[in-house]
Amino acid sequence: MTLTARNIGFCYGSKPVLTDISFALDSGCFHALLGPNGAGKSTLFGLLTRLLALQQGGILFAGQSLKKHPAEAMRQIGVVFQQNALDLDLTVRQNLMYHSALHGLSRKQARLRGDHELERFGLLDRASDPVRTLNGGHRRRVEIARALLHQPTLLLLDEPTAGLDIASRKALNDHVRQLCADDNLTVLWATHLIEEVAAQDRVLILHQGRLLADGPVQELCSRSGTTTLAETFELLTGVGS
Ligand SMILES: Nc1ncnc2c1ncn2[C@@H]1O[C@H](COP(=O)(O)OP(=O)(O)OP(=O)(O)O)[C@@H](O)[C@H]1O
Repeated sequence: MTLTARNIGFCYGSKPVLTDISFALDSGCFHALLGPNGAGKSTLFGLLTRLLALQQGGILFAGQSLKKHPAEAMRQIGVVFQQNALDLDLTVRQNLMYHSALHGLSRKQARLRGDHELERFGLLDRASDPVRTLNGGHRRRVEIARALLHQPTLLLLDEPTAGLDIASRKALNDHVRQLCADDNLTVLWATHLIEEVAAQDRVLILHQGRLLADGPVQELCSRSGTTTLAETFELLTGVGS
């Protein structure tokens, strides 16, 4: 087990946005956090990454409180936020080198780690190109490569396919699944798109700040007497997929 959330609650001012959220991620598994716009996915990511201060409940990483041991936990976590956060005027490699430096890697290590990740993403030949010249799908790949430089065991991705076309969305989703399998990486992938969830995934359904279901796709379908995740989702949330 890697990350455990216990009874998380969060309000913006007086507006409750997350209520009593509890779940545990399984090591080496791909988890889809599925919820419509405004469900609270980004807020939950903000809490898991300590961008937002926890108001209620607790978050444990490898059994230790994220609040009490933030540095140890953050060393194990890689994050890809919803908004693109690369410097468009720097080259792909410069972006990676800068991020590696923030993690305390030497220049040599940074170059090796960066090139290794770029190779896995099929982007080594673009290393010297400014990020601005890359298409949206390739920019997202660079962001994921960057999130993996310090070799985290948990990768959090907040709607990483936002703004991409269907083919690029599928390629990115397939790629992260491959990483998950190759590196025994634990993945939490937030999305509002049911087609990004695969039959073998564990899915957490978030709606209006509440976790309505959590489990393997098959299990959720049989629990709700449906045959597809889309039907289960609609039944639970009242929102058509
Ligand atoms: N800084 C903020 N101040 C006040 N309300 C906010 C703030 N950020 C988000 N909200 C509200 O909190 C709720 C949850 O938003 P959040 O962005 O976490 O959801 P989401 O599932 O990530 O949605 P999306 O897919 O649209 O990003 C929404 O009603 C949103 O309007």
